[in-house]
Amino acid sequence: VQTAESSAPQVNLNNGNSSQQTLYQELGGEAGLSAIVDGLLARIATDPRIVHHFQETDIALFRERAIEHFCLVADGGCVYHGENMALSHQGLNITQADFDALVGHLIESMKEQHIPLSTRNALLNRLAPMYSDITYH
Ligand code: HEM
Repeated sequence: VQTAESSAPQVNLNNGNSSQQTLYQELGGEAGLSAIVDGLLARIATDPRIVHHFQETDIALFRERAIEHFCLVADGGCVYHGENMALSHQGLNITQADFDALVGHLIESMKEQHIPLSTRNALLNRLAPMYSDITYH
């Protein structure tokens, strides 16, 4: 015996905004974050405003720590092996302009990886409260 399909047409409400993805997944997971950090590093390396801050830095190690840190911040569940933001930026005399320059590079790097505006802003919102730990001390 065949039964007629009598219920209302199904509407798929899960059109992106209501997905259960973590921010980490929206950023492309490990591969996506690695590409974002590589793009960030490439931009820092050619920016005379801020590159001097990284003269003494082991860039390979910084790259790993930055990926882990973004992963943690984006609910990716990574273990972060670095120092907290206050300690790791202590004595670097990072100004508001330095901070804005780096964040600008992060935005451009995310754009290059085709990360949508809402996802970019979600990450920036989580980084913004770190401002006072990173600058001027
Ligand atoms: C949202 C902004 C920022 C975030 C999330 C961030 C994150 C990090 C992380 C995770 C580390 C690794 C710490 C460790 O290995 O223990 C680090 C180190 C470092 N950061 Fe930042 N940072 C930010 C802004 C800046 C800015 C604006 C500058 C300078 C222009 C800067 C300069 C440095 C330097 C030079 C190091 C390496 C210090 C060393 O060699 O030990 N950071 N940062």
